[in-house]
Order: sequence, then C-alpha cells, then structure tokens
Amino acid sequence: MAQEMYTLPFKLDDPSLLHFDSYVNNRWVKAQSTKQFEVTDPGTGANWASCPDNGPEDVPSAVEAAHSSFLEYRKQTPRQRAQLLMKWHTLIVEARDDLAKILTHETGKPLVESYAELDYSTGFTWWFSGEADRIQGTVFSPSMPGRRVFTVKQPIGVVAALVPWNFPIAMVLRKAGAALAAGCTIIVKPSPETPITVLALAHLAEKAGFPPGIFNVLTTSLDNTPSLSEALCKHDLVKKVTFTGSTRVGRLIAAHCSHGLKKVTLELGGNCPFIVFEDANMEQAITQLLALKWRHAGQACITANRIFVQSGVYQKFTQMLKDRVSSALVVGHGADEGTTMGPLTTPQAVRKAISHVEDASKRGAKVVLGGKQIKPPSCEGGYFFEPTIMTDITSDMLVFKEESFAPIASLCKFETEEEAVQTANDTSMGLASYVFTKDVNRLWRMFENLEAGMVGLNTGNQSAAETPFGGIKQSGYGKESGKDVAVNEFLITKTGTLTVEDHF
Ligand SMILES: O=CCCC(=O)O
Repeated sequence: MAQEMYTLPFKLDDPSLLHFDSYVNNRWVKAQSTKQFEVTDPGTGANWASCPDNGPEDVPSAVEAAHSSFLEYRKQTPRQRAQLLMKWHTLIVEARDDLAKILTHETGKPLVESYAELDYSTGFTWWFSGEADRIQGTVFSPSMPGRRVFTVKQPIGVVAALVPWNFPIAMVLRKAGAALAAGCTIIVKPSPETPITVLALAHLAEKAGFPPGIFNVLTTSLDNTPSLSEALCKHDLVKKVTFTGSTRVGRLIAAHCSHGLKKVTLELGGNCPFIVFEDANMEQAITQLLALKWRHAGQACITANRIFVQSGVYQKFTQMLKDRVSSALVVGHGADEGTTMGPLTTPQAVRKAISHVEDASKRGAKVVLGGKQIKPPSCEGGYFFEPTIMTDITSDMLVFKEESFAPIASLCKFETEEEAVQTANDTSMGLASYVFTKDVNRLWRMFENLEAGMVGLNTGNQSAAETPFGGIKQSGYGKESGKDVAVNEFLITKTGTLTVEDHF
C-alpha cells in the first residue's frame, strides 16, 4: 500500500526524517518483489506505515555495496571515523523530540521512556567516537633473540546487525557505533515492528556525511525475517554477525554462521533473578525494582524475571511493592501525557503474558495485583496488560522457567543465602542478576557465585555505553559497549614478527 493511504498518528518538527523505503548505498530502495509489510501502533493496533518486504534475493546487492565501501572506509583514519560518528551523534541529539515520537508509535513505550532510550542511545555514539581513537596494537620483544613482535588491529569487514524491537535505537547505535568506529561497514536488519526509527537513523547518517554503503538498512516482514537473516549470515562477504534477541533464534544464527566460521556476538534471553535479603534497604530495592521491572512494560532482556525475597521480609516487601505499583503506574497510550506504562509491542506478547498467569495460577501462585489483558479508554485496539504481581512462585511454573517479557513481577520466597544462589542459578540463562543487602561480605560472595555476565549490587539497571554488556551460559557470548571489548568484536588482530639484525 502506498504511504499516502495511511494516516500518520503524530506530527514531526522535521518530517524529512520519515522514510518508508530501505536504505542501501545511500539510496532509498524497494524490495525486488515490490512487496510491503505494515507497521503498527501497539497503543491502538492501527497500521500507520509500510516498508519494503525484502527477501534473500535483496541481500547480495546490499552486501556487495557494503563491501566496496568497506575497501575505502577502512582507509579512513580513526580521527575521521570519530568525527563522522560525532556528527551523527549531534544530529541524533538534535532530532530527539521527533525520534521519541516515532519510537513511541512503533514500540508503544511512554514518551518519557523514549527520551530515556534516546539518552541511553546517544551514549553509544558519544562513547564509540572516542573508542575509534583508542584502537591500538602492541609491540614487544619475544623469547627468540633478534626478533620484534607487533600486533595491529584491523576492521573485520562487512557486518550484519540483526536488531530487536524493544530498544530499536539503542540496539542499533550500540552495534553500529562500535562497528563504524572499528572501520567496518554495516547492514542493519531492523525488527519488522520498528523499521521507521532505524530508517530515521539512516537519514541522519547520510546527513552526517557517511559515504555511500557504510550504513545500510534492509527492512523485512516477520515472514521473511528467517530467510533474509540466513542469507546475510551465509553471504561470503559478511564477516561478522551481531544479534540481539531470543536464545532460540540465537542458536539458529550461530548455526548459519558456523558454515563460514563467522565471528558472532549474541545478546540473548535473560530470565534474570532479583534477590532481596532481609537486611536490605527495602525502599532502595523497591525503587530499583520498579525502574527495572516496568521499563518498557517488562520487555527488556535484563528485566527482573524472578524476584527472590527472604522469608522475614516477604510479606512486607509484597505489600510495599503492591502499594508502590498501584500508585505509580498509569497505563495508557505512550503518547498520552501522564502515561507511565504503555502497551506490549505485539499481540503475541499479550498472549504469552496471559498464558504465564494462567499456568502459575493453576500451579498455586497467587495473583495479588492485575493479571489480565486490559483496554484503556481510546486504546481499544492496543496490546495492553495490567501491571501484575504474583506470589508463591515455584520452579515448575512457566514464569520461573521462561522470560515473561511482560509487566509481571513474580515473587519467590527463600530462607538462606545458599538457597538463593542455588535457585537463582537454576536456569540455562546467565545475563544479569541483582542483589540487595547491606552486608558487604555477602554482596561480594553473591557477585562471585551468581552465574551471570552482569551483576547489580544494590542496583537495578546498569546498562551504559561505558559498561561491558553481555551474558554467559545460554544468554550468549561477546560483549557490547565498554572500553576496548566492544570495538574488539569488530576487529581482527594481526601479528607481525620482524627479524632485526644487530649491526653496531
Ligand atoms: O533488552 C535488551 C537491552 C537492554 C539494555 O540495553 O539495557
């Protein structure tokens, strides 16, 4: 359907930001099939845009363009790459109000959270423009006399970035920031729910002066996502794949990439434990939990999925949480003033939330708040679920075994530190964990014993551009953000050995 057939649900200060075609080699392009897919406002269920539904046949020309650009871009000095990133950063910051509106109408998150995502995201452009200048090799004398060894870091080549819908701007800038700083070119495949924010970033990248083929976006529908992603992963000229999403899809990506032995970064599911000991500062724990659990209605990989509370404060904590949630959360359309929790992004997410509550209730959990799908006034077609608190959660329930990815706080009681560690680690995932206690020795022990790539100690969300982000176990491998580690994911290390003749 042509874009003129849709009604835009918002007005932008700079309408030139809006693009509805894919972006390859600095050109706005359709899919070869000419097919389109629709973009929906999760707050109303109404479609407001459509984009090209690219398939595997659209991959080779995009990769070839990205590869020929790579052969030139890799020759730019780190300072030149830093300057391009900084210009992009400035333009994104300037477009903050418009980008926040698009983000809210694609993801459903409240405007206040869209602004928070933008501020988090521009941390990445800022940080990685600095990282470009800090890429360095080494030189040293080896054990063999008369030799010198040195290493240089070189960009790996064309990168494919497969990004999720929950933080579409942050996840693109976290990946692209590092890749472009390293001297790689990139093809981004946005999630079918959130292509327009990513196309707006492409518009700003061009305005910032990135030459053709450096930053490319191939949009695609849910149906074509598997085949297009596979074609990207298996193309010979794609040298690195970076993916954020579910563990199930992460396994498929790793399998596709194994053919070409491609370097892969996988940021996968969480099922993160949030542990509150009796001696914790309850106010602090609740405040941190609220910010973490209700961030984007629970749709973050690092959200608190299983909340373990020590028996002595279990009742008190449950009541405090219920009071705070009841008074703090206003559910509605993300663009409405006063909304503090928006809809879920997809109807499938609502179905999963319903099934998790039903399964837990059947197995003995108590729903102390919420538990149902809702339709706030003027949002009848939207994908809303009540902020929900359940107690008496046990390890046989789906909410314990899987990520809910919904506004469901699931509380489990525990007695001892040993039991808390054992049950928290009782999952195949290992992304983030959170511990609240005033006992510094216990904090340290928990930090060492919890199986997670990131541990918050009297802290909820710890995500930041300067902080290494990534999981262990089936939460994936590789690090994004942080000093050196993130850029290294897009670099190869080449070793030189030189024989030095001693003439003097
Ligand atoms: O959901 C995944 C990303 C969340 C974050 O970067 O804090």
